[in-house]
Amino acid sequence: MSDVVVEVTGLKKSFGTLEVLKGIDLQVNRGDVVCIIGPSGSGKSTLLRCVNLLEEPSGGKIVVDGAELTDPDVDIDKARTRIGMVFQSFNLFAHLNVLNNLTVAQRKVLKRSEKESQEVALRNLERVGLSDKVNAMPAQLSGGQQQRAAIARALSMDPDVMLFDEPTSALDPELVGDVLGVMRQLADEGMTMLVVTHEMQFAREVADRVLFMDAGYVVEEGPAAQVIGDPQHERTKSFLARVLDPTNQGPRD
Ligand SMILES: Nc1ncnc2c1ncn2[C@@H]1O[C@H](COP(=O)(O)OP(=O)(O)OP(=O)(O)O)[C@@H](O)[C@H]1O
Repeated sequence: MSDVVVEVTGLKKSFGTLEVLKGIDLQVNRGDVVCIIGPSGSGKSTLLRCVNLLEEPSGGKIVVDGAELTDPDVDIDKARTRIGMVFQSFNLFAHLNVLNNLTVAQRKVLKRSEKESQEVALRNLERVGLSDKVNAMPAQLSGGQQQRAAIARALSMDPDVMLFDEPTSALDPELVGDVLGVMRQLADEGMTMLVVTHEMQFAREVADRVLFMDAGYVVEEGPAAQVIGDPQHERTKSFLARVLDPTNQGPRD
């Protein structure tokens, strides 16, 4: 039986009267990359934010690495250390250099010593190709370097799963490739990843499974070759027709 890292069942989320997630089921197995695609406003970010409990679900169940996050008795802070998250932008603490960005949570949350947290940070900066930026301030880095540092920071907490919310959507086009390259490398290393993305080529090449979301539902899911290459649902087809051009570099939805 495969080892399930993230299991979401019947997840609902409303903001006031706006029902954003209408009953989402989702499973991510250890070592798998699951990509979520779909139109703007379909609830993709809200889903990730619920999985990380940055938003409180209105209903349903979320289990990460065996801990039921939606159980009021569970130690949420502890459970959340198992989840790394990289957002669209504004990931780094602006007042801390790169090294301290990577060590602060290790020391505070994981209670690692300064020496150990620095060793872990340096290892992860090397992993994302930023060994020469240890002492830089975030403002001195390009957007792509900042995102790679944010990935290294999340990795430094030894997460069981990494959540990515459109990590390249705020970047200049020439910086996108470096960040996607790091994500491909993590996938090759066997990292479990749940990725909201508009990068269809990345999803097609890297994802083990793709979910197409629309209006708060998972409309279609399956292997990338099926959902992106041969979609069955009309809504998936019309979304893909809008975002894909013949070279797979269509406009962002
Ligand atoms: N904190 C909030 N309060 C009220 N409404 C919200 C909040 N967060 C999200 N929403 C609404 O929920 C809906 C889904 O938003 P969400 O960001 O999850 O969509 P998305 O699929 O990630 O879109 P995009 O691709 O543009 O990022 C939108 O209508 C949005 O305005």
